[in-house]
Amino acid sequence: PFNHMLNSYYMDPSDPFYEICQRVIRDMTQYGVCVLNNFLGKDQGLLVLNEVLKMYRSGIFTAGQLVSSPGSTEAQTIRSDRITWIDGKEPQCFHIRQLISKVDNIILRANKMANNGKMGDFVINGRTKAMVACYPGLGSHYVKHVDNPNKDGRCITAIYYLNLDWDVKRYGGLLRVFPEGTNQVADIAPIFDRMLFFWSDRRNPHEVQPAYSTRYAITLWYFDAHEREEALRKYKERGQPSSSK
Ligand SMILES: Cn1c(O)c(C(=O)NCC(=O)O)c(=O)c2ccccc21
Ligand SMILES: [Mn+2]
Repeated sequence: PFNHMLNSYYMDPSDPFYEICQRVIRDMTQYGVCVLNNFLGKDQGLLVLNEVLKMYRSGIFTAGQLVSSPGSTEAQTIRSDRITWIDGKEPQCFHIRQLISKVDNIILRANKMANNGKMGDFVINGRTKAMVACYPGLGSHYVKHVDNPNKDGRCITAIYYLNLDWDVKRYGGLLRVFPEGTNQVADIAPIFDRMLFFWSDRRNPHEVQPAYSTRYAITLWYFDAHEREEALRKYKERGQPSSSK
């Protein structure tokens, strides 16, 4: 036990993030999924939401793929998710940048606090830009998938939801996670100021069920140092585009 203490990064329990990091480590280790509610608090959450709404109105989001289910008519073709990538340094993204740095702090400290400075055997040393996504409603959804099925380096998916008064019974838009090795599913409502973490690999296939109101989220993917280095090495060898930014 003593050398275990030596290895693990001792964080001062009075540190504001101490409780949250303990919670993240425990849930990620036990379930591979972690939900934190009231992550920023209402005021800060609203400031982030307003920045996203302004961005959305400015038209910088992609048009979103046209998704038509087989045999559907033109009218049934719906627009799927619309996204834009930001690094948070853009003007008008001050509060989004503060959100990102809070998530960075928690992930990096939790990683250090976990035994031997590893959380789930990953050493986290970087992340993608932030992907801001909007499902325009009208049944827009995202089919069941794994974020990182082939070791592109991404180990943790972090999603921040921005949807005030979201009622799954009326608006759908549920995130359903199908954790590997169990028939249990995890249904996560995309409610305002909710932060979600889950392992990005094959342990967590998930889908976004059809949404009937506009559904906003901000996603960050954190890299494992070794897996990312390997992925980039292979990418250089084969000259194939490595996924995600
Ligand atoms: C828009 N959108 C996504 O919403 C999810 C995803 O899994 N979202 C889960 C959620 O919003 O609850 C994705 O994983 C995703 C991956 C690439 C491009 C866009 C993407
Ligand atoms: Mn996903």
